[in-house]
Amino acid sequence: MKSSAIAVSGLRKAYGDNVVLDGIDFEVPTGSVFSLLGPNGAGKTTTVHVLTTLMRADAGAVRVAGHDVLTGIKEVRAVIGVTGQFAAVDDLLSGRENLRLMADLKRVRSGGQVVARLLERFDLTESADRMAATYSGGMRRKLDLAMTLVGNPRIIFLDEPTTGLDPRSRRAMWGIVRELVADGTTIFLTTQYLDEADQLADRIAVLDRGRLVAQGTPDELKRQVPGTHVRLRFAGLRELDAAAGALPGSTRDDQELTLRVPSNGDSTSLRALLDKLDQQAITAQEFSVHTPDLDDVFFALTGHATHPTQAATQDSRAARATTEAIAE
Ligand SMILES: Nc1ncnc2c1ncn2[C@@H]1O[C@H](COP(=O)(O)OP(=O)(O)OP(=O)(O)O)[C@@H](O)[C@H]1O
Repeated sequence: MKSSAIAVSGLRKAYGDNVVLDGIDFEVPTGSVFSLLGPNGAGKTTTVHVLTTLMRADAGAVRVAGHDVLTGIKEVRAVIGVTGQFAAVDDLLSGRENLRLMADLKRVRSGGQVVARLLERFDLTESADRMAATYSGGMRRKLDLAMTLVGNPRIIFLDEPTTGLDPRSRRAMWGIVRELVADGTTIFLTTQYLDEADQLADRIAVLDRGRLVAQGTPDELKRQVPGTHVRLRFAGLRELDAAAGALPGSTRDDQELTLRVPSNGDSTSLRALLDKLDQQAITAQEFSVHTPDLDDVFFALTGHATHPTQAATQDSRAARATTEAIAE
């Protein structure tokens, strides 16, 4: 069995009356990616701060690389790298200077070569001598992560590394995380994005109101959540009956006059579905594609929304999906 890079038990942290972590337990095997998934304000950053010795917990035991975070602060700091939501990048220095400063702070040998290799790996060589203030959001995140990698930390904490990034930069960041894992690095990743945790994590823990409400592999978690489906609403029971007959495997709701049809949501399967309705001359009053996201995971696992505006968000998402489907 692999050893634990991180072991947490009974972790508790409150800010005054606000209990942010109410006794959480988890272990992260060495060389794996563990994702802490939760909405805004769930306590993800607080967890990272405790695990990285930046903050003391009120109770509980935390070991990182076998060292207690209270008594082994120096040892823990020597083996970890932390990339935060608020980049440690100094705007007034160039990318190269930022990296060089980090290499000097960590007393890395052959700092110049290490910096040059990191610039190349992160595709930052061309902009290396420009002030970081001129970098785009994606470039800053890359530089931030490159700075974290100076000194080859074996355990890396990535706190919402892709929040605010465009899809291309997100994918580039995912690629880098995968490379790190292939090298045997342990990654602790916090995210608000279900797809990110799904793409990267060996195990996911879902944080809700101070507790971990679920832990498992992405597949185990997704099995608890309704998959991608098409939702159809009909004018009356007659149409609903006919559609349910024409679309085996669907689930009906007689009160709402809706039918939920499992579908991967791509244009071919949507066209096939509409063709089947057409062949029987059945008209749906409403048609929307629903892809599971963090809200769905939360709803399925906790029975409540991530935030009060969930209903509105889902409506707008459904409307967007409908528009996209129609545009196909
Ligand atoms: N220093 C602090 N003093 C008081 N309350 C705090 C402090 N830091 C965080 N909080 C509160 O603790 C809760 C959890 O915050 P935290 O930043 O850990 O959440 P998060 O899951 O990382 O959220 P986000 O996704 O928005 O970054 C929030 O309600 C926040 O307002």
